[in-house]
Amino acid sequence: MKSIRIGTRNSALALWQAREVARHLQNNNYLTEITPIVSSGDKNLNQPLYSLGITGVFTRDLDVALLNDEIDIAVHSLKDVPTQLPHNIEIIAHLERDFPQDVLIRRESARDKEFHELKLATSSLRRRAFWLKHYPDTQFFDIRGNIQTRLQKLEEQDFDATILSLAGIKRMKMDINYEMLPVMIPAASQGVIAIAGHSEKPEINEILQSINHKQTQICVEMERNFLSTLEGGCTAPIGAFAEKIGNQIRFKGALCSLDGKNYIAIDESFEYNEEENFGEKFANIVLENGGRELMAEIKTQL
Ligand SMILES: NCc1[nH]cc(CCC(=O)O)c1CC(=O)O
Repeated sequence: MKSIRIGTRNSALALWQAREVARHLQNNNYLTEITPIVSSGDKNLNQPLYSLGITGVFTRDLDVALLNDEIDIAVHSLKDVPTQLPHNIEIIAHLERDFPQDVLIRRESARDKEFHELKLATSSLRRRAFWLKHYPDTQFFDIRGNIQTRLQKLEEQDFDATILSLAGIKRMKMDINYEMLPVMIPAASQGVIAIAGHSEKPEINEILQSINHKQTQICVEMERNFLSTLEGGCTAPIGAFAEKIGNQIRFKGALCSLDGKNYIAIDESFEYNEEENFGEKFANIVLENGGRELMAEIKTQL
C-alpha cells in the first residue's frame, strides 16, 4: 500500500500537528509521509494579517499542492482556514479539540501589574476588541510570527504581555506561566486540527473518516457557520465557541466593535439536532440585534 502524503506548513506547531495526524493514521495501520511546504503567510511577517487583505494566506499554498496532487491531505489549524474553501477542496476530518482558550502571558517585569495597566501585544482584532471592552484604556502593539517568535519579542520589546492560544502553548510544550481569560470568547474553531483533502479522492477521504472526531466536528461547524453568516468576507472581531455539556450544547458567540464599546453576544444551551443550522440561526439573532449596523461600521474601519 502507498503511504498517505501529509502536507503541512513548516513551522514547529504545524509540523507537530501533522505528526499528530500521522500518529492517528498509523494507529489505524496506514503508512504516512510528511511533506513540509513554505507558505506565503510565513514569508510576509512585517504586516499584520488583516492588512494583507486576503484570506487564506496560511492555507493557499497547501491548497495548490492538493490540487496539483503533490500531497494527499493537508493539515491545518482550522481557525486559520477561511470559511469559504476553494473549488474541490474540503475539510474532511477533525481531531478532538483539546484546549480552546486564549491565555495571557506576561514578561517577568510586568508580574505585578493589574490587567488594566498592561501594554499588550497582539495583532488579532478579536483579542484587541474583546480586551478593550473590559479595559478600554489599554495600549496595543502589533506582533506577528509564530509562537516562539512572539514569546521572544515579549522578552526583548517594550510591552508587558501578549495573548496566545493555549492549544499552541501546550503543543509546543512551552514551560511558561499563563493566565486564563474567561471573558474572552475564542475564535471559531480555535484549538482544532483539521484535515483538508481533494473532493475527488473518495478513497483517501474514506480513510480519514476513521480518525474524525464527530463531536468536535459538530461544534466547529456551528462556530464556522456563525462566523460565515456574520462576516460576509471580512475579518471582524468575532468569537464563537460551542461545547458539549451533558447532553446539551452550549454556544457562546459575540461580535464586538473595534474599540470594544459595542458588544452583541449570544449564550444558549440546547439539544443538538442535525436539521437545524444553529450557527446561522444565532448569527441572524446577532444581526437583527444591531449586528448588521455594527458589521457595516467595522467594514468601513478596516
Ligand atoms: N493565528 C495563529 C494561530 N493559528 C493557530 C494557532 C494555535 C493553535 C490553535 O489555536 O488552533 C495560532 C497561534 C495563536 O493564535 O496563538
